Amino acid sequence: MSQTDPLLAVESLQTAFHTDDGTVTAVDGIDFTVRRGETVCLVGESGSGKTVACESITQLFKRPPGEITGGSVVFDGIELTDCTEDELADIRGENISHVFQNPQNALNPVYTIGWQLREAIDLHRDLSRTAARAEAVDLLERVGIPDASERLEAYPHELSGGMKQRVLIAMALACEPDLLIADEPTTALDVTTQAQLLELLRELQTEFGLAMLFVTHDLGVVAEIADRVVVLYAGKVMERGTVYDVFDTPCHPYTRALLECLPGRGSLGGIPGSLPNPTAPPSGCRFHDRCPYAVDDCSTGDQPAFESVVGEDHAVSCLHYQTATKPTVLETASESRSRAPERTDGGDERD
Ligand SMILES: Nc1ncnc2c1ncn2[C@@H]1O[C@H](COP(=O)(O)OP(=O)(O)OP(=O)(O)O)[C@@H](O)[C@H]1O
Ligand code: NI
Repeated sequence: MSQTDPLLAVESLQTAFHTDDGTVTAVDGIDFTVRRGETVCLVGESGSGKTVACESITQLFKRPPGEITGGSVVFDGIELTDCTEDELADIRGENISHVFQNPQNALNPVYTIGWQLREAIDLHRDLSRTAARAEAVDLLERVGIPDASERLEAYPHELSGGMKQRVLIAMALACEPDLLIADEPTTALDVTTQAQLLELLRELQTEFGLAMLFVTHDLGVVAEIADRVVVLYAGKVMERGTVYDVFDTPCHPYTRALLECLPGRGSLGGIPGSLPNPTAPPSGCRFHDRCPYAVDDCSTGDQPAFESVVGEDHAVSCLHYQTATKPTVLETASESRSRAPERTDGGDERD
């Protein structure tokens, strides 16, 4: 393992859920890498496989019904798909931390913040009670919690959503991970708290040299924090590249449609049509029936092979990406969107 190897290399990863309605291959042969110290964002509409991709790294999903059915996940030279549950648990406790969308459910309501933080610290370090308490205070201060030592005695319900998420970030950092996997960590919070937490994550990343795999619906957030972007659709990668390349020269019509939804909305939504049935995905390009540019070839065979585009690691899976980058695609997409009924997302919990 050399320093230039990626910290995390995901190759041809396939994860399926066996349900009463059939097998859902939620992630269907995806490739991406995360290098040391960088932030990679997974983006795509709801149901595209972002969470399952994240959960597949250390196999956090329930098994069964979930199962990795193919591919490899190499973290720091270790093949995680070959690890036992105990080995994976160790990796989660020591090298790879997770932060989830909803801080309400992630803290135990019956224990104090201090107790839960000390548990997280005890998992990986052999410290005296006093030293663990000092470490807990230090972590809370680092994540910007005022009056940290008093806060140790607080119960989760006494904290706002934003403060809870800070506590969870502190717990995630307790093991000094190399990789932080954050699945929509700010989505449930109000805009101001969201901005503060993103700033915090960026600072911590520099301070701790953390690599981050970050999931979000919000391309505004991506523009702020990503080094590289992976665009997922119906369990497949459609495009990947640096944030500059993907935003400045998006090549896949799906990426372009996502970007079209950006102004003033702060979240995705509004692409006409919906994701295909996950138990019976279409052949060819999975976006073909929603793509204003699709031709017959797009609906047959396998997913189009990835083509390199000018720009570091910029690649796209589209038969017609060159022609598709003409502005007519955007015009067509926005015209048809203006005819589509308004999508109501709703349900976002506020801080
Ligand atoms: N436990 C499960 N059992 C069956 N299907 C599942 C399970 N978990 C996820 N899926 C399916 O896998 C697909 C991808 O889901 P996933 O949660 O990864 O999407 P997502 O991109 O994270 O969406 P969102 O933005 O809404 O969080 C969906 O079709 C979903 O229904
Ligand atoms: Ni998700």
